[in-house]
Amino acid sequence: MADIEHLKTLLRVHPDFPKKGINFLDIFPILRDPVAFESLITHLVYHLTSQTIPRSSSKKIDVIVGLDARGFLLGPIIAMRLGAAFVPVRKQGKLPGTCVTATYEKEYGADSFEMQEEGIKPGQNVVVVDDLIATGGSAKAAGQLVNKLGGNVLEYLFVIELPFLKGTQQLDAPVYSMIQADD
Ligand SMILES: O=P(O)(O)OC[C@H]1O[C@H](OP(=O)(O)OP(=O)(O)O)[C@H](O)[C@@H]1O
Ligand SMILES: Nc1ncnc2[nH]cnc12
Repeated sequence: MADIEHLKTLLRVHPDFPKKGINFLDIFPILRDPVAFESLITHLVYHLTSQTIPRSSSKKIDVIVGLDARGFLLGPIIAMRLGAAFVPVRKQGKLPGTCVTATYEKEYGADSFEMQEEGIKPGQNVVVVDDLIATGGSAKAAGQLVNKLGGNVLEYLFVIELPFLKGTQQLDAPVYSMIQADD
């Protein structure tokens, strides 16, 4: 099981990136450390499969949705370990075929997300995965795309939460974040 305090020590803060006034929290040092990365993934998978979570024990997770781009580093591994599908949410203009679109604001700008219409079937149970929640704008938009396709968001799952930005208040399903970063 992950030593959360140890993982926290690996995170790096980059002041004024990508804009002045933003303290950018970098998860890549965790991915550079194979033992730390393995324990991170094991912790997240255990969280999703543990019988101590009534929601997880009663409803099968059909789809892991990962957010462009850092959610792609976690989502497919988690999906494979669960035996679930992986579906990407991408920045606009990157996905072929018919897509649904949602525009949103995040901590350092505005953007649009897309998901392929065939990615989720009505009634499927979905967990939305990303590295970090700041204002919650990105995750909220991803949830809207899932809902547009008739999917059911069981949970939003993050490695890092910035609690002072209150992003979790934007979301309409339970939220789990491993690490709460100070402001
Ligand atoms: O809670 P919010 O304020 O919406 O911010 C969180 C989002 O911002 C970052 O992604 P970014 O758009 O920078 O994309 P990247 O992963 O491609 O760097 C991060 O990975 C989240 O997806
Ligand atoms: N402060 C931050 N650090 C890393 N990624 C982010 N995405 C939005 N805000 C961020």
